[in-house]
Amino acid sequence: MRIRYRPQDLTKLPRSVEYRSGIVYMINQQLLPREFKVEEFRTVESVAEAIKNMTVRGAPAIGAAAAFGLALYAETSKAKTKEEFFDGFYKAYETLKNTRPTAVNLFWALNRIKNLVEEHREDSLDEIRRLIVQEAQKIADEDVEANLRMGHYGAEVLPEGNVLTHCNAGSLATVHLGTVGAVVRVMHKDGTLKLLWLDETRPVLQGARLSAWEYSYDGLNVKLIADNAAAFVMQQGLVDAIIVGADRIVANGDFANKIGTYMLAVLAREHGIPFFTVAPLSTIDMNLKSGKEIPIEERSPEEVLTCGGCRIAPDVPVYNPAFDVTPNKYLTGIITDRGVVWPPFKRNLKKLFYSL
Ligand SMILES: CSC[C@@H](O)[C@@H](O)C(=O)COP(=O)(O)O
Repeated sequence: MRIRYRPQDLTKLPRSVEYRSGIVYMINQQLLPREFKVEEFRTVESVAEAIKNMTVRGAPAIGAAAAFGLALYAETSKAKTKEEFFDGFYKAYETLKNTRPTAVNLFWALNRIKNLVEEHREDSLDEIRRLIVQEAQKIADEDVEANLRMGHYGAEVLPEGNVLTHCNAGSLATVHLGTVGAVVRVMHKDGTLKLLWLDETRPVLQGARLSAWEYSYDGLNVKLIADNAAAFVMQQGLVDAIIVGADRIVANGDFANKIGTYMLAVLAREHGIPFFTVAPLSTIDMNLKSGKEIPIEERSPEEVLTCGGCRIAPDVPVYNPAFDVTPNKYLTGIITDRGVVWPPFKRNLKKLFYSL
């Protein structure tokens, strides 16, 4: 695979999560598409709250936001002794960890910094602060690089034509470019993407609010559908491939992604449509053997009982899982930043990890 485009060739959007001198900057994804606003976060608690309430969302974006939360702690902590600093560091780590349970990128990013800090326990406090900030920036920069690579790998294997996606795995869901976002942007540049179908993705409407906004902003040819129109569109022969992001891919290739993904995978099989997921290695959790072990977040009933702030249902009991698990048998391939993994996934994911 040869990298043919730079990030600035593929999107006009800025990074969705950034950090400078004790301040985390994030695009407020709750306000889109009505308002585009970059907000400042100056405390660990406010970063954690932004992850919880989905001001920032998408697996790699929340990983980077959490890493920057630790950088913010490192640069603003008033601790005079190492002991005090470490106490505060572990508190910050726990606060950021207890936000959303499904996307493994969050834990991956936090543990990467925690492990580094523990390796450097004997260094000076100033050096430890510097290392934390540097590592958080590295996590963010590596995410952009990984997306660029996945974009090029994905464009090599997706067929020319109409592509359908679910939720938002675009630039907003990552530091920049997106996972799905990078693939469809490279295809758009190459002229192989004819039309991008977007599921609206109830109940939080990431497809309607965020994907429709960011892809049309970059000039891609998009068409929005209600979630329950997907089967009919496939039956009409209007979808050549489906590509979705992932919040956690486990050792056998089962993966968790936005609720509704599993439904699309089953439909893809029925209609003979190739079905891909795309994610960086930071989304792959080799510690879990099967998708049954993935913790699935349940969110507030309010998300289902309302739409755009309006009450749309009477006060009845609600079940609101934020993610579902797609069994590996429905997957055509897993596009990673190290290449495309084909079945059998258990063997080939293991090979990919051990070859690193
Ligand atoms: C590149 S983002 C991949 C996934 O995180 C994405 O598809 C998704 O399910 C996002 O869920 P969300 O609940 O909006 O954080």
